[in-house]
Order: sequence, then structure tokens, then C-alpha cells
Amino acid sequence: MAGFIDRDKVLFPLKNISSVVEIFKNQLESNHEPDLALLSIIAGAVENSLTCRSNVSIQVVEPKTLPILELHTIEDLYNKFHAIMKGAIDVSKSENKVCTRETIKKVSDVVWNSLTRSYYKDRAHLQSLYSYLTGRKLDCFGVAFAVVAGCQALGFSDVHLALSEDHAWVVFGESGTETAEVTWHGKGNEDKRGQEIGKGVSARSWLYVNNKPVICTRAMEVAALVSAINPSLNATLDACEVACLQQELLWLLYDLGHLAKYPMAIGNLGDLEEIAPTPGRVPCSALFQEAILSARTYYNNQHVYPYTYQGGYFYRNKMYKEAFESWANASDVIRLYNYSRDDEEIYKEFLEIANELIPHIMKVISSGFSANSILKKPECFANLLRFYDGICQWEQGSATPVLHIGWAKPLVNTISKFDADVRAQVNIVCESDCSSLDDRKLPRSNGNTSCFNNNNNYCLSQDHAKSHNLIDQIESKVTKDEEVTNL
Ligand SMILES: FC(F)c1nnc(N2CCN(c3ncnc4sc(CC(F)(F)F)cc34)CC2)s1
Repeated sequence: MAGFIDRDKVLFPLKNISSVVEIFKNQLESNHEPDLALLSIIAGAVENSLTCRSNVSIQVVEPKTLPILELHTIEDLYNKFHAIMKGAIDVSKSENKVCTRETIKKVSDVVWNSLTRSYYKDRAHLQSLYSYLTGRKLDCFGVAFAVVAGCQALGFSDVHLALSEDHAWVVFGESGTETAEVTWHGKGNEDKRGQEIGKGVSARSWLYVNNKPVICTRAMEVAALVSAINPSLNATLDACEVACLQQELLWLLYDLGHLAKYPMAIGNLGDLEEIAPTPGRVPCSALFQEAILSARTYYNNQHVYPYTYQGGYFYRNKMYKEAFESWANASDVIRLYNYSRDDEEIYKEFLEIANELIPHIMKVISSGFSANSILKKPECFANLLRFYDGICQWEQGSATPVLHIGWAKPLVNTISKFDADVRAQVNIVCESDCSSLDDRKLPRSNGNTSCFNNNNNYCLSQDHAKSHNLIDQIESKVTKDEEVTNL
């Protein structure tokens, strides 16, 4: 590890964004691995100086300048972190060795036991070592990151961050295949720190992405800390200097190839580019597509967020037909999983799409009578069915129910907006007898599963037919409603 060396120190005091980018660039291009503790402290210090309560008087600073960051501020915190780690764990005997589960548990305990007794865990700006060292507060990602940075400070180059879409843990050992929980997840769950990642029922939950997590290199750990930068000043305002710094750092990591296997980081960059496009760079829509391609290529299309990043973009830009397709693709991912109580985050994502976003779309388009309305397009109806069908299949075989009556009303409301002649153009094909389908949910190879048959009707492949009964129920209810209204 290069550590905090003169080439970086001469850039202090940091007065602007480009000097921070320069330090990250030096660390990433050095022939040593980048120093996670140093970069997390710097990123956290910049974020804190521009967003935290202390100086929230909306200061008008010169564009791209920052409140001055002195060398001693960073150096003192950096030395403090090393002192905490080296004071707690004796590594004299394990020079250049791989790490052990016992040492990882010790590092996790050092971080865990030094945190403030009780604080609001979901607050913003608790992700960095700056927060840990100055406020003794970390969120669940921050604890995992601090453990990896601590192991790096102790000289273990085999300990790396493993990331799912809503949890973080570490991999370590000779071939990097040992796993260990190092932080908590969610509310009120007993932490499993020190244990290896579940092989049991939790392995089928979205939380562990069917054992297809992002396994970070040191540079991808830098990408994780950069992704975790939070520019929010409050619920409505962002500190644009922090957002600008995050955007420039993500482009630096992108150009160095360190986002290629990190779909969520590409999605984060896409969100920033949608708000403030960088001249000469690919459009944000291309980034959302790249994130999907990365998830399909490296994670067997078992990640949901790349599709909901893209769906959210289409929705905000009133591209509703495309949004339906992205959300149907997201649903094709979740149908492979068994819903468990650890999956609340993705449950809320699908609930919002089904019960807020789609109903909103139905409201705004049903007022218009344009001929090319999506209500006339069978592929829109097919994608909506695929979307709902995936959620039904997610529920099937799961210990915890997903759907409740609150889902049915918006669902039937949406389906019934499509005329019978449009619905008739979508035939649900059972490629094989539905009953013979085994109860395991085989991961799909390609990203798209709704197929087009020769006469341009839209057919849903066999797996979708599993919820035939639900679709039948909807169809019959809708028809009945139509009969009633036509009376
Ligand atoms: F689906 C879209 F609408 C989304 N918009 N923001 C999304 N985020 C924001 C960024 N985010 C992330 N972005 C980069 N890396 C990671 S690692 C991780 C799990 C944990 F926090 F480590 F536990 C979350 C996450 C989580 C997903 S999804």
C-alpha cells in the first residue's frame, strides 16, 4: 500500500475539486494499491464540510472551490485509524500472510465496539472513515468498508469487500473464497458477524443475489466509497460541489476500467449524468444500458437494480413504453428468488412501481386519446403482464407472502385500461405443460424472456404461465367488469 506519501501531501491544503481528483488519480495510478483509509477520510471530510449541519448556511462558494482542507486534519485522522487498528490487533507474526476468520472478527469487533452506543443508523453521511473517526458513527456499508480498510492497514491484501444490492460482507483467504459477515443488515435482525455467508434459505433470497455478489478489487473498493458519497444537504437540496466531485471521481474510475464489473456504480454515474450531463461523454441512457450489460455478463443477470435504474430514467422522461419493458425485465430477475424478510428493500421498489408509478402512468395517459397511446400497444400489455407475473412467481415457493389485497386494485385497474382487442393480441403460451414445471427457479441465461412469435403477437414463455391462474382471474374480472359497464 502506498499510504499517505509526499506526492499527495504536496497537494494540500486542498482548495478545489480537481486537487481531490488528483489525489485519487495518484492513488489509483500508483504501482501500489490505493490506500482506502486515506481516500475515505478525504472524501468524508469534503462531504462533511459541505453538507453537514454545522455550516448549512447555504454558503456561496466560488464554483468548484471547497472549504480549505488542511494536511494536518487528514494526517491526524489517518494516523488515528492506524493506531486504532495496530493497537488492537498484533500482526507481527502474520507478515505477508493471508488473513484468518479470527482476525477479521477482531477487526470487525474493534470497529463495532468503538461505535456510539445508539444513533439513527439510516442517517446520511455515516458511510466514511471520517464519520467513524470524528463521530464514532457508521452505517451498515460503512462498517464493512472500515473492516476492509482496517485489514489493508494491517497489511492483509487478501481481504476484499463483497457487495450485493442491499448488503456487504468480506471475502478472504488463499483463493479469496472464504466469506465472513462483518456488519449488520436491516432493522432488528441479530447480526451474524464472523459467520460465513449463508448456504441455507438465505442463499435463495435477493439479499445474497444467488451468490453473485460484486467481489471488489482495491480500485473497486475505491469505487464503492465514491458511490457512497452522499451530496444531500437535506431532503430536497444537494451540495453541487459534492455531486460534482462524485461525478468526476466516477468518470476517473470509469476511464480506468474499474466500473466494468460494478453495475450499481455505473447506474449512480447515470443518475448524476441525467441531472448534469458532462459535455463529450456518452448519454446517461447509454450508461444505464451498460449497467444492464455488466449485470448480464458478470452476474448471470441476477441483479434487479440495473433495470430499475433504467426504468426510473424512462419514467422520469415520460418514455412509458420503455419503462414497462425495463420493469418487466426487473421482474424477470426477481421471479428466480424466494422472497424472505431480508428482502424488504426490493419489495418496496416493486411496490412503488406497481402501486405508484404504473397507476400514475395510467392516469396521465388515459386522459389523452392519441392513436399511438400505449393503451393500443400489445407489447405494453405483454410487458405489464410479465411485470406482474414475475412478482407472482417471486411469491411462489417463498415462506413469506408478497402480494396482498393492496396490490390487486391498482393491478386490475391497470389491466382493465387495455381494450379487449389489444389484450387479445397477447397470447400466453405454455411452451410445456405448466404442471410439469419443477419448483426450482432456474436462472435464465439471457436478459430478455418475453419472445415474439411469427405473427408478431407477444407471447410469454412457459415460466410466465405459472401464474396463469392469476392472469385468468384478472382477465375474468376485467371481462365481467366490462359486461357490467356495457349493460
Ligand atoms: F434502482 C434504482 F432506482 C436505484 N437507485 N439507487 C440505487 N441504489 C443507490 C446506490 N446503491 C449502491 N451503490 C453502489 N454500491 C452499493 S453496495 C450496496 C449495498 C450495501 F450498501 F453495501 F449494503 C448498495 C450500493 C444501492 C442502490 S438503486
